[in-house]
Amino acid sequence: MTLKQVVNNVAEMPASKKAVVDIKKLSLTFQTADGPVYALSDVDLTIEEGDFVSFIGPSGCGKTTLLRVIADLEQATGGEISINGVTPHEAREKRAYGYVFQAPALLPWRSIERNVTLPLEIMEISKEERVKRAQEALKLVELNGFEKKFPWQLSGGMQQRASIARALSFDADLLLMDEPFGALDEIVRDHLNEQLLKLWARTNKTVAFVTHSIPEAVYLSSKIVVMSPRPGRIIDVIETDFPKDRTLDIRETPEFLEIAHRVREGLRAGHSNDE
Ligand SMILES: Nc1ncnc2c1ncn2[C@@H]1O[C@H](COP(=O)(O)OP(=O)(O)OP(=O)(O)O)[C@@H](O)[C@H]1O
Repeated sequence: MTLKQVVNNVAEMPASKKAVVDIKKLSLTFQTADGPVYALSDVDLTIEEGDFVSFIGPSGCGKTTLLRVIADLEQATGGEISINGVTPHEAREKRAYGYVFQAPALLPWRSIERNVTLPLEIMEISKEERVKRAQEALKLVELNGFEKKFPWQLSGGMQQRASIARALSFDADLLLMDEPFGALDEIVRDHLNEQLLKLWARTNKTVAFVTHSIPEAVYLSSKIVVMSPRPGRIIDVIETDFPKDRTLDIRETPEFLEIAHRVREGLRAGHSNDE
């Protein structure tokens, strides 16, 4: 091969993206009074900068546990994990991620704005800066104008958007979302999925997202991680190629249906391994 060919080949190679989450041979066993619970086993995964990664698998397979390990809320019992090249603990101290829980978990006695600014207060950020950041985060989830309302004055979908704004308020590049739309009806969920995609396209954040819904996983993700029943193992990683500004219509395309089929087959195969 000539030097020119080598140079051309290198030029055609996609620029390698930064690994935000790097997991090698990770396992986690909970010790309980009833004996060990093997929650995760032999998990290998890289989440790259700008990825939208969904985790899908049967109930109890360890999706939340994996997200909590990334967030330093649980400790792995085996293997390695790094977040932006440092330990989850160091990443947590650097506030490298925002975390959105299954339920909005807003404090009922605080206004929406003051719920969003809560982590910033804990970080001892000035009031002026807190309000500015809350405004920006609420705008990103299209809740500007609702700053002075209280959680009970908002619908379930709006409350969940407020909790996303709270996770966005300290502008971490990594967003960890644990089934944030699971409790919402399908129409609201579709709408929030569209908004979340827009937000992802606009901010280029890296997202790790837990879901039970195959269409939600396929619609949102650049990478779908299919997990087996407990102990959670990765049985398939599917990369999708949809543009970032995709609309809900893509759910009717053959490509979408093919990926959804592959996810379903993976979930089925995982179940039969367990029998
Ligand atoms: N602190 C804990 N102590 C003991 N067992 C635990 C603990 N946390 C989770 N588990 C167990 O670990 C397994 C994985 O739980 P996890 O919540 O991660 O699953 P999941 O895939 O997120 O489930 P779901 O889809 O129902 O939310 C479950 O069997 C759960 O009961």
